[in-house]
Amino acid sequence: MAKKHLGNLFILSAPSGAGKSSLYKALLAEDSMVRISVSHTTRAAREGEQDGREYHFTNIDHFLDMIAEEAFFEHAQVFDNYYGTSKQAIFDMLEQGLDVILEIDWQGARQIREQYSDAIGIFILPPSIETLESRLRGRGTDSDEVIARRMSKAVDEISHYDEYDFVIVNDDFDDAFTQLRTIFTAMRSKTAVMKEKHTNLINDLLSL
Ligand SMILES: Nc1nc2c(ncn2[C@@H]2O[C@H](COP(=O)(O)OP(=O)(O)O)[C@@H](O)[C@H]2O)c(=O)[nH]1
Ligand SMILES: Nc1ncnc2c1ncn2[C@@H]1O[C@H](COP(=O)(O)OP(=O)(O)O)[C@@H](O)[C@H]1O
Repeated sequence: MAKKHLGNLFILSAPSGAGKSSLYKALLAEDSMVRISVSHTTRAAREGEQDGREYHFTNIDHFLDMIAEEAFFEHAQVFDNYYGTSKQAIFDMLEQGLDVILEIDWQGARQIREQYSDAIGIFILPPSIETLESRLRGRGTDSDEVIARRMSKAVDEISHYDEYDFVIVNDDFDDAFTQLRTIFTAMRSKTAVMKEKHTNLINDLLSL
């Protein structure tokens, strides 16, 4: 990569219903230095979702064209749909010093780590399987059949938790959010990041 990336790249994964969207939305609302990467997906929009906000909703032919053009940083099939992260927008934001969150599954997380070893992985766990199911039902967006499939996929997703740098149990929302915010704050003080951000200060101090 030619340019230096001042922002951090975060990967946020969790089984559906664990609360990752609620957590990252709370962070975006209070931290102007954080952005979410908007993925492409072939799944249908849910009520209340807007094209370009939650996802770029697209059809399978266009998605396959984007794969062929190597437009994706990573892509994966989750349930019966394709999901992918396009490259350019992310690198532009990192170069501007913004922290970028990728809300992707474990398959995508592996592809990102292979290409970008500085990516910081955070896995959100539900406090129990029963709570996970009741949160999915409470969200009211999925049929019984879809919920049953999400629950069977949940165990598969959770089995990859130890491939991540941090794990947060989302039981009490405020506690989980505090942990998430603390990780973001701490990562901004990494020596490599500070070295780039405060080059002039460090040069001044060393020239005494
Ligand atoms: N690999 C990959 N996974 C994604 C991407 N976008 C979303 N996902 C994952 O796809 C799964 C289903 O997402 P979605 O249909 O929005 O349902 P949700 O988990 O209930 O929000 C989740 O595990 C997401 O993390 C992406 O760009 N790449
Ligand atoms: N700590 C929590 N306590 C209670 N309900 C929660 C908590 N975190 C999230 N929820 C609720 O659970 C449901 C699923 O959360 P959501 O953020 O959509 O999960 P995900 O993005 O991981 O699929 C939503 O209705 C959300 O309001």
